[in-house]
Amino acid sequence: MHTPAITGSGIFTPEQVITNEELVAAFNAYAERFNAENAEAIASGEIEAKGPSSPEFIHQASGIEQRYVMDKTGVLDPEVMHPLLRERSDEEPGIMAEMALEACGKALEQAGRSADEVDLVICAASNHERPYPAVAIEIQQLMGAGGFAFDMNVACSSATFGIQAAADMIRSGSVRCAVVVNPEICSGHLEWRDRDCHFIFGDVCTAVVLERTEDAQGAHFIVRSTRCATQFSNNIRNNNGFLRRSRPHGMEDRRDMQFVQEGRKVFKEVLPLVSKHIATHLAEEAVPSDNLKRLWLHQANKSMNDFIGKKVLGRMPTPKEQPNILQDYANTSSAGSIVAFSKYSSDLEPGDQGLICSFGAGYSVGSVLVERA
Ligand SMILES: CC(C)(COP(=O)(O)OP(=O)(O)OC[C@H]1O[C@@H](n2cnc3c(N)ncnc32)[C@H](O)[C@@H]1OP(=O)(O)O)[C@@H](O)C(=O)NCCC(=O)NCCSC(=O)CC(=O)O
Repeated sequence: MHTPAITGSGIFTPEQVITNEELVAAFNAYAERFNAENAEAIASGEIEAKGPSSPEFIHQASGIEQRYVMDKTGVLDPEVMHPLLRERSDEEPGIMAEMALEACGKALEQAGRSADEVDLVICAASNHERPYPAVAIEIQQLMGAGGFAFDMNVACSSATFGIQAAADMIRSGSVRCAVVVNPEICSGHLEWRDRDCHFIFGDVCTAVVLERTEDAQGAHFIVRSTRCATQFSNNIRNNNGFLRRSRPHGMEDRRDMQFVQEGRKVFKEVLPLVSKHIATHLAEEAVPSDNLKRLWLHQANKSMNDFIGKKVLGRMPTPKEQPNILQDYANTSSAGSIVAFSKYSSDLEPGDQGLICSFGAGYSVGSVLVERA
């Protein structure tokens, strides 16, 4: 048995930013237009008028100030309201693979490894741009990695579940150097025409390198243990899928073919699930919560993170103990906790312990207990 370690991490951040103010201006223009076009049906009570959004609501409800996206022109055009991405030929690298290459390159550089030393690539994300061939295999080929590669989807918990899968393969000896990469184009599955959620998501790609501890070239984090849990819920759902055209109304512009959530229910049900999951994980590892120097939590909502941090530590965590990146990136699904880890982990001292924890659709919860070597 080998002990796995995270030896490198990297982030690809898209160049384009949408501030709350820009987002709200576009949404409100869209809503006004919608209300004018449907004035009669609204007056007769057939359909509901669309209310305006506001930057103040967004910041107060979520803590989000801006988000990075792969394309802002379509999102901010009241006549489009979704990203506009260039169609690529089958011979060109896909957009997810392209984002992944930059994040993987940075992670491998930090680990002091070259791509040909990698023998496992897991592309773990909430959405993949096609069912097959696997995006992970495309990344493997473009990187020049060996071994094997596969795609995984556990929504917001894809990264932590991917880390558990890679760590287990390193423990057993079947893999020596793994990359878990999380290209999240959340702008593609967000319904930008719905004010209840139009502010929630952003795009990013993260990657981590996992190796045997004894192979680590420099500063690294020993993976002490991982825990994954799931519990079925319809409260975060997306009905888009390959059977869409086979269904009578499948091809219509339907709200349920994008991200849909019962935000308040998610808030109420996921908080106890996550708090208990972390408490159990720590108890089973005999790690008192006081020993945790850092919590890198899923980045969906600031008050949710404040609540979990308080529950885990028994007091309000300081911003240093529980760094948030959601004000800049918004919710980037599975990549959020890894962005926080990648940006805010290098200052930890040898022996310091911390916990990466993701949670979201499924429901799914994944935690990774790490220790600075
Ligand atoms: C979505 C929320 C930010 C919403 O905040 P609240 O619950 O405070 O707000 P709410 O939706 O009840 O709305 C309160 C009132 O404000 C109105 N309202 C809604 N949106 C508005 C907007 N943009 N501007 C102004 N007003 C708005 C509503 O109509 C309502 O009015 P009235 O009071 O008149 O009715 C929150 O519930 C939340 O974060 N929940 C958890 C979300 C989460 O973590 N989801 C996981 C995402 S999935 C994920 O992370 C990825 C994955 O798994 O892949």
